[in-house]
Amino acid sequence: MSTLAEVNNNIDQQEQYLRSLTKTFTGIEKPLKHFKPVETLSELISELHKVFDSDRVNIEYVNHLMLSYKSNPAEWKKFAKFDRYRYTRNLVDAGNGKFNLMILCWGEGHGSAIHDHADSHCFMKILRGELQEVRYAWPTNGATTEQLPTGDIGSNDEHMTEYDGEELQEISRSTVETDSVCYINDTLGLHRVENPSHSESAVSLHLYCPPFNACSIFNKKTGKRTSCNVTFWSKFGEKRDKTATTTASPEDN
Ligand SMILES: N[C@@H](CS(=O)O)C(=O)O
Ligand SMILES: [Fe+2]
Repeated sequence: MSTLAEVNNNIDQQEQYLRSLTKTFTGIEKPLKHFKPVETLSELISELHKVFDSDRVNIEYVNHLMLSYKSNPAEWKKFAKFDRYRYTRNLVDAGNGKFNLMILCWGEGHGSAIHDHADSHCFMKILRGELQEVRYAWPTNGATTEQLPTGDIGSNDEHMTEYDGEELQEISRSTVETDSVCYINDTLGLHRVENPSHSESAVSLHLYCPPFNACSIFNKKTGKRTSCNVTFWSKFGEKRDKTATTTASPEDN
């Protein structure tokens, strides 16, 4: 049996190692040939748990696992809960505190604000439909940070006061199709994601490691940075109990 101090020390070591990998890892495009593909969502989850049991996580293998899973709606539909107004974040697995696996549901035209990923790895796999990802370079000037009154990554327009900075530079724009995986971390830039369709919804599976519950959003015109909490619309297939929370979030509006 490990002591609590040993467990915490292991988490710290893994976290440090994972964060160091965000400086160099850029993602892989295809599953790795010498590794088995995963057949089901449960297999993906149990394989992820095995990988994250080690201090030295093989991040390429994590990418392989996300790529090799073939979307099967019967396996994920219980987590896919939509809201009329904004995209939702639905927790699938909390990864023993080492990663978060979640399903995001995007109604027609729903999108995120321009944001970073809190020094974590972000893998986004499309399970249904397609999403557009627009990437931006970090603002060149030191932007100020303030806490948003409501935790909300869905939109930032109403919170922006005057700020004298430069417009964010777009560095790429791509459409991510069903079963493809898009990878980003803070070294690679900022992004915003949108379901461009006016008739179809979209669903994506996101893996974040280490997990985070706050990130920053950025104003496109000025580069102004604002910190923002991120919350879950549902956890483990159950809609969050609204009476049990005091934190404001996208769905409260
Ligand atoms: N990173 C965003 C989703 S996306 O727009 O990449 C989130 O976790 O809510
Ligand atoms: Fe993102």
